[in-house]
Amino acid sequence: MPRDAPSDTGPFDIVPVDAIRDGRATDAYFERTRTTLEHAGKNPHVVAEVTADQFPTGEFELLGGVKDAAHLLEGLPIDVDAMREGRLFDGGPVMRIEGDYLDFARYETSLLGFLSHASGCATAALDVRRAAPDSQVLSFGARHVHPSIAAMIERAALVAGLDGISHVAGGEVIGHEASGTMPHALLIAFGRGHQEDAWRAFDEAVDADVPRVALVDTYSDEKDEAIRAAETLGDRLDSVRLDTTGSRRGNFRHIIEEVRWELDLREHDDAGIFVSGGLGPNDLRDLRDVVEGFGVGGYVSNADPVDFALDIVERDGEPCAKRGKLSGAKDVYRTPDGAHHVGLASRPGPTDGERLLEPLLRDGEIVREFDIDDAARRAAADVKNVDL
Ligand SMILES: O=P(O)(O)OC[C@H]1O[C@H](OP(=O)(O)OP(=O)(O)O)[C@H](O)[C@@H]1O
Repeated sequence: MPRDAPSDTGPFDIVPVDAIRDGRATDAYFERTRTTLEHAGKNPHVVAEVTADQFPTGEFELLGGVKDAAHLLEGLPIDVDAMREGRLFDGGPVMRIEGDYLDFARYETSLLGFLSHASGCATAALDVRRAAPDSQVLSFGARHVHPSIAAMIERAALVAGLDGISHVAGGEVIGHEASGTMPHALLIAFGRGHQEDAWRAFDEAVDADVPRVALVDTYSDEKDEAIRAAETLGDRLDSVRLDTTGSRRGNFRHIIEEVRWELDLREHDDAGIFVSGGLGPNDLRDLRDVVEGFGVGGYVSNADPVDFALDIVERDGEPCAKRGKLSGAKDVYRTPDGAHHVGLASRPGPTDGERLLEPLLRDGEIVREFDIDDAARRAAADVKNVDL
């Protein structure tokens, strides 16, 4: 491995891709471990598993990060089985690796990072999706996190079933076009009292397929600005967006209902209302009957990572897990009643159970496709099947 390979980090504090690929994106103690095992002439054949909870807890989480994990381990002389991206899990392994320990030891840090962070964001995004299943929900949260992980955030949002993303480069990475209309900065650029000029210029300037969503809370009251936006754009107005700042929000639901009333009164029944700004699942449940859509940011992008660990559970064919962890290679199953089961891979699982760990790599070769829409379909099906 090229230990001193030059890396293109630019001026940013970003760990370069080649350091992730070659295993330098690791904790130092794995390097000490390799030095010691090589010194001692040891390199046991092991089974290692990535697990959050050992047993089912009743709290399901949504698996993300599998594609990146697969590419991290690609080319190593190991076999890997894993659950599919977009499946719900609750206890037991989501991934099982078999190989000589030193062939993959240094990848543990990045492997856990890929799986933990993406699964945390995907799980939060699923909370949001389930809170407003029939509303349009867009991912707005990339601005809160390091730009190097924007694609991960947006992918997690889409896997959970959110309807769109905001980050342009993140979307390019995952093959999904970003959407968005106008920030307050656009209104401010035209000046206080000139909101009409901004909405009109936007309508004249942007492509016809961009929805005409007027931001209506910049300087004046939401009701007043919504009426003015409707009068300015007429039937061309698709929606108004209320991003009302917390200090002015008061009774947000009442403000929204008032805007709805005034738009309907002026025969703008077709104009939708879109809301954003610090929203989470409880807000979506409260407001979903009075708006058409939501922008949700920090609730998804700032989610805690899932607490995955990688543990060796078999060493040279013998059960060996440390205290607190379960020895032996395991499988996990989903039964028709929606329950999650953990059992030894060497023993039969539930007769009606679907085995959830499937081949991901065979002798280092990826043996699976990674499609975001397929993952989102799996998540939607699991949500129906599992008692969340
Ligand atoms: O609050 P979150 O759920 O994390 O979503 C992100 C928020 O960031 C933006 O607000 P901001 O006030 O920054 O918009 P502006 O830049 O147009 O003022 C956007 O309009 C959302 O409200």
